[in-house]
Amino acid sequence: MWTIGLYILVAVLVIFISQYWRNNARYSNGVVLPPGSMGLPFIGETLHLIFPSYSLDLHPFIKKRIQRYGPIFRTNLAGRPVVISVDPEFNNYVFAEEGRTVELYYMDTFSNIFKHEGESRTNAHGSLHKYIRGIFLTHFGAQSLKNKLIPLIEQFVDTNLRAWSNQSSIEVKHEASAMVLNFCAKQIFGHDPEKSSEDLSEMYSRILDGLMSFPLNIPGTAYHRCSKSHEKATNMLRNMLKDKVNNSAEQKSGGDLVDQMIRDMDKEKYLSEELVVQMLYSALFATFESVSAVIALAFQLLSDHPSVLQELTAEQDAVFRRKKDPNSPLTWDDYKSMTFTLQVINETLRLGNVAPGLLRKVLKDIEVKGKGFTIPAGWTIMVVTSALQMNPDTYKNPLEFNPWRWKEMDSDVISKNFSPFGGGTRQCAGAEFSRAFMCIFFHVLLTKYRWTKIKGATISRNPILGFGKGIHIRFAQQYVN
Ligand code: HEM
Repeated sequence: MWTIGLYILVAVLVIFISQYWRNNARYSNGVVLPPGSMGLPFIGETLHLIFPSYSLDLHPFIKKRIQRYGPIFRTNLAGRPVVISVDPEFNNYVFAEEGRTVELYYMDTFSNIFKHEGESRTNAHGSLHKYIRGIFLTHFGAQSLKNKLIPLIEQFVDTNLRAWSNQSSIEVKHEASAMVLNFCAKQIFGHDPEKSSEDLSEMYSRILDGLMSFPLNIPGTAYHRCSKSHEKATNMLRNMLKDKVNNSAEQKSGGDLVDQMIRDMDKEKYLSEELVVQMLYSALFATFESVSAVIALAFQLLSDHPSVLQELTAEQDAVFRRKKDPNSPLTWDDYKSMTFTLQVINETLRLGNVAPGLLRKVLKDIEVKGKGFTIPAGWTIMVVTSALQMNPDTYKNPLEFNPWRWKEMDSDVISKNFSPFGGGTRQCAGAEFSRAFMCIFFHVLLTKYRWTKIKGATISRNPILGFGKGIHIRFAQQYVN
């Protein structure tokens, strides 16, 4: 009996090993591949990457492989051949190649949720990308901040902080996500959470949970809930767009981002209603997770570093005292004078590394200069810019939270070694807005409220930054005589 068992075991092993070799041969297609391992059949090395690490450092999956294979290595994630690069020169090359040999891509789980195929694909390069980028910069860029957004952000943050201070404590990451999403949704399509029957923030929260789960679409799974919320959110956006299209005939200028898109639909033929819906859906996602993660991490770091909090508070008090009228709104010049606050934000962005890998799909074989290997068409490249942000040659004691380090740093060194908002033509269109939002948030918080940490978070990376059971903070209004 045991010999039959042994035969079965050997047969399974032979199938397993031959499949493994076939996999690697299939991947290479006659070219020399970057060094690395494709891991196990089907799952590749996925489990190593999503295994949480409890440090702000670069994920051990990437760190170990850099030591073993160098700055560009191959792997298999979720059944897809992937090349991971921490090589700054090659990363810049990849950014510059957008639309030629590579294009924006988010793994299969993401691609099903963010439309990356067909006519309403949102990752297209060329005039559509230019248009989407332009309209975002018009509504969220420096000029818009100067002309109207700064006092609106100040008021919105104050309203949220007042509501938070009416509760015994709040989980800051969750509430900050809703705050930023609701503010941006208001600018994008006039969303009013008080009047809406749908909780946009809850929908995006479920979508995010599902994206980080196994893509098994059966009732009860996180992925199923994510798909349902995706459907709900896109339906809500479709209905909103239909209402606006029906009511916007007489509006010739002004309004929100969607009003402008509706006016542009006549001259920009690629702007179908479905594309606008998919674009809005992805844009809201960009606003949901990013700023809130940095704000949440800042609370954790500030509560552990009282000297930083002290200098930050002093700077915000000085900004407040410089105002001629204490009730006058903040201005662009006030925001630009918050030097130390911006250093705290840079340091939190550096350590938080909230976009740990930017993905591109290879459209044509790429021969990597001076390395003797080729990345075949169809593969995915994961550009990891954050390795530079942990380089001890540039950032002494890189794991230390030290905002003062930015005082002495040369702008040229910063531009080459700090890119939390990505690079090239796809660099974040919300970067200035995000910095301004966070500065204004800390201004309102530190000049009008007090806060106490009730319970800190267990910070993790999988490789996305995680906050375990959250950061629980009690807020209270300051009463000034
Ligand atoms: C701390 C906050 C944020 C971080 C760290 C961040 C990071 C990034 C990164 C790394 C990219 C490039 C993605 C790639 O190359 O694959 C990106 C793109 C983008 N982000 Fe952000 N983002 C933040 C906040 C925001 C906000 C608040 C908005 C909207 C108001 C926004 C809008 C966009 C848009 C529209 C793009 C696409 C740009 C293009 O394709 O030309 N981001 N962001």
